[in-house]
Amino acid sequence: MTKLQVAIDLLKTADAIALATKVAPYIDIIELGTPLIKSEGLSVITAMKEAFPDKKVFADFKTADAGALEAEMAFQAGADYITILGATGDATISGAVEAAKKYNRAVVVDTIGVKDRVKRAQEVIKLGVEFVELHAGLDEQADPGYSIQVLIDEASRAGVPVSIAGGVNLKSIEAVKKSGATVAVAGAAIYGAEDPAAAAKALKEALLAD
Ligand SMILES: O=C(CO)[C@H](O)[C@H](O)COP(=O)(O)O
Repeated sequence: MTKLQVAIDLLKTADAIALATKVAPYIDIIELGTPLIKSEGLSVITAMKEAFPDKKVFADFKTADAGALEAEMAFQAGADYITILGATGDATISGAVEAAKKYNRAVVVDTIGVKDRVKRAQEVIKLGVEFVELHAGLDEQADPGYSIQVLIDEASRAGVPVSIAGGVNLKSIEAVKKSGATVAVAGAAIYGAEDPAAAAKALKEALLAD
């Protein structure tokens, strides 16, 4: 079953926890967005894990160097997952994977900015990462003509565990599920909704439907 991950691209810990409180019943993974971590520091990770010990907390570091060190920082703060950029070298990813083994946590590779996302996903999965995020970031999504269908097609042919991030919403969730993605990541479709709990519930129900 495809899991649901909420990407919290807010800037304050209190706002992030308030949102997570509303949507937690429908969510498997709580992602702390890169701007949130830059704004609040590692303390937001600790606060979220303490508030939701039964949820997986995903620290979207988008690390480009010093993978082992940054992974240790994230895991010590309470993160279950850290993202490392797929565009970086294998040594950075492997360093983070070694740290993940030590803490019994996991590494996700984010393919933002990678030209051939499927090829890189197939390469980095061999390094021991848990899954690979097929990701069109907020700037790429703003390009005229952007369609999440590109990511959905890539997920269908990747042959390795992937998540899809970049415009997941109620319109696309069915196709995301059918692509075989391990995780569907929804940010604006939840935190930007008038009723985030209803939005998360609808996405979860779509993933659970036959
Ligand atoms: O990591 C991110 C940006 O770098 C976003 O959280 C991710 O792209 C989800 O975005 P959306 O709001 O389109 O669901």
